[in-house]
Amino acid sequence: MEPPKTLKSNIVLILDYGSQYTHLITRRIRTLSIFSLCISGTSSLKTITDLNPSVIILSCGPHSVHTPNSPSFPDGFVEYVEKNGIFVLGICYGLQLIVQKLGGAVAVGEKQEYGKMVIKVVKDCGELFGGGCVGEKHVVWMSHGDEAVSLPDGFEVVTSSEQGAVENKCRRFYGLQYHPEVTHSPKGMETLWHFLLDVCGVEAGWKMEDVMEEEIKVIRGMVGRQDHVICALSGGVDSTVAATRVHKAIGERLHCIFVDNGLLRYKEQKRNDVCLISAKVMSA
Ligand SMILES: Nc1ncnc2c1ncn2[C@@H]1O[C@H](COP(=O)(O)OP(=O)(O)OP(=O)(O)O)[C@@H](O)[C@H]1O
Repeated sequence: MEPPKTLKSNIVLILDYGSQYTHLITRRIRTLSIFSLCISGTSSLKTITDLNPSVIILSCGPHSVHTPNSPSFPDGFVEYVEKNGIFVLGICYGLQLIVQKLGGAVAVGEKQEYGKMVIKVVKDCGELFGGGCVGEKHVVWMSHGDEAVSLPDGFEVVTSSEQGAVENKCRRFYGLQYHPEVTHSPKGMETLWHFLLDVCGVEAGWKMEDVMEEEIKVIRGMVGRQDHVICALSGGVDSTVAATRVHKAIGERLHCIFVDNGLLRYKEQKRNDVCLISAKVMSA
């Protein structure tokens, strides 16, 4: 069956199942100049479809697919991705979700794997590692308790160590049991890059600066041409970033107020004086 070719966007959507690495996956993909966005793994189908992603990554997480109410993608997800030709990559727990939901079986592993492992590419036809890679060995970082014991129809194991990587290229479902996003998997970024660009056809070219430009446009639209804005500025990361963005958008029409509430840390106001030159200081 030839998969549909109806990809419309360049968004890589990460569905978060609670791993400490999920935001790292999002960030690493952004460093490849590809826009990625992380939302809850239990988001509704409408939230997902509204974002119109071309690739969806199911993240890792601390759960077992066997635990009652363990998080999963919404009903209708598989039909939606297949109908729209969206590529799906499951990482660790994400792989186990794919296997379980598509008719395979996941069980508690005989031995739980944590740490450095070596996988070997065994399928030349596999897409995840490209052609001509058979025999290549990759050092990877594993962290999992469950493992896939039987794969859904049409899936192939593309690396040895059984738990390394699986794929069903007709249905556009792929899975990595290890963590490609961590530096302990030295070729992990290469694999992600190859997967997103060569397999999924995502175009790189997104820049962080583009987000800033967009934000500035939004802020200018919200404030209008003449209105002024007051910002409560603590000197912490959140309000400082917000103030910097608004200042870039509307300049002197932003008025920052720093409140000396009497409970500040030693010399905190003095320190803030240095960075918050334009803030008015009020004592409370
Ligand atoms: N001393 C202060 N003067 C002015 N505004 C403050 C002050 N303390 C807190 N605020 C405002 O309240 C918001 C929430 O404060 P909170 O202490 O919860 O810090 P936060 O959420 O970590 O934000 P930040 O990183 O900006 O400190 C701040 O972002 C800031 O807008």
